Amino acid sequence: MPRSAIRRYLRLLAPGTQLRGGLDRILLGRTGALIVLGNNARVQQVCSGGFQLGVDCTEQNLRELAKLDGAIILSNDLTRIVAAGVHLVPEGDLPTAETGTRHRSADRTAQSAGVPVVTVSASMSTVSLFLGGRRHPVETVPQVISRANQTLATLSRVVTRLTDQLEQFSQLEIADQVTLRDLTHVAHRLELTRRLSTEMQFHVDILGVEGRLVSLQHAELASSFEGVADLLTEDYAHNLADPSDFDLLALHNFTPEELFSSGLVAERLGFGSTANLEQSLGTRGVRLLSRVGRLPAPMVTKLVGRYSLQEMFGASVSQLMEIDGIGPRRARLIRDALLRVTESNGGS
Ligand SMILES: Nc1ncnc2c1ncn2[C@@H]1O[C@H](COP(=O)(O)OP(=O)(O)OP(=O)(O)O)[C@@H](O)[C@H]1O
Repeated sequence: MPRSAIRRYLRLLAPGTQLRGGLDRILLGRTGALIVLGNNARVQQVCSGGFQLGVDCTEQNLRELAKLDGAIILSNDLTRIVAAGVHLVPEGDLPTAETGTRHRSADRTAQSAGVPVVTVSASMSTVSLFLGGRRHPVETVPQVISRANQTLATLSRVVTRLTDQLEQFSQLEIADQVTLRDLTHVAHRLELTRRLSTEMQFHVDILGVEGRLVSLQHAELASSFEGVADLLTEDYAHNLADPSDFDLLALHNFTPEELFSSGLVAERLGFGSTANLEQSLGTRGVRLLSRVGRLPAPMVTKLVGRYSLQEMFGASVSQLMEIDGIGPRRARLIRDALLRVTESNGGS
């Protein structure tokens, strides 16, 4: 069962949804529940008895119907309660490690009908999601918040290291000393940061309405590296014979071990398996000008279209004014931006 499917269902169980509200009420009432999240011909095959309903799936209805002995069946969009008090009779030879009858039935129903099944354990006060032959705990809000805070703290450290690394990289760019190895190091760190940020976003999603605060903190951290991948592509793709081969997204499915290999990262970025990691790379300077120099994108496009980064550093105001659409005021703005770039990186 793909991780994305499990995550999708955990999001549907996020605080703020009627379903989660109902599960919380059932937990408080200590009655327990067995809820099938979807209805199809295979679900019907394992259903026996019960009451056909067709009422809205509200917190209150779920709580009341969970008092009946048996399972609750929801519609596929989870907005309606199709039936309650249903006895589930899945095939008895499907493998399950569960011992209690509620949890065994949930596991086997999920396997045989191909839909997720949620249980609330009356004896253990836990909520579980069964899907694809596995049980996934549905954590409480304090548990997820604690995990989210740990992830935020790690992400904050990782973002600081990425920022430091990008600053060093900027210095190399200004001095025209970037090698392929340097680029792979930045790509590696950026990918690690992106992965942690995705993990953090998952915590935010499953926290639903309870995740507002951590969501704000996450957004602030993420804004510091958002767009960097695109800027690196703009700056370095031209080093390849075919710039469209430059692909930072290709690192998404690398294992952590593969990410640590500069050679493999260089190959995935499009430089080939025999690339010399010490080869020099040229930057177009888009990241430096827009991020560090804070120049608007259209001006950056004009500049990099006309001059190399090194030429820009040496250009006078009148030379900058030779570019179409750049008058004396803009030319001075650009000079100031170029000064900011060199000063912020301790360059000359
Ligand atoms: N096949 C089934 N179909 C519908 N409901 C079931 C089924 N099996 C168990 N249940 C429901 O689960 C309730 C609890 O059963 P049991 O205590 O054996 O399960 P359990 O897995 O130990 O759950 P808990 O942790 O809540 O005690 C039953 O009273 C019944 O309402």
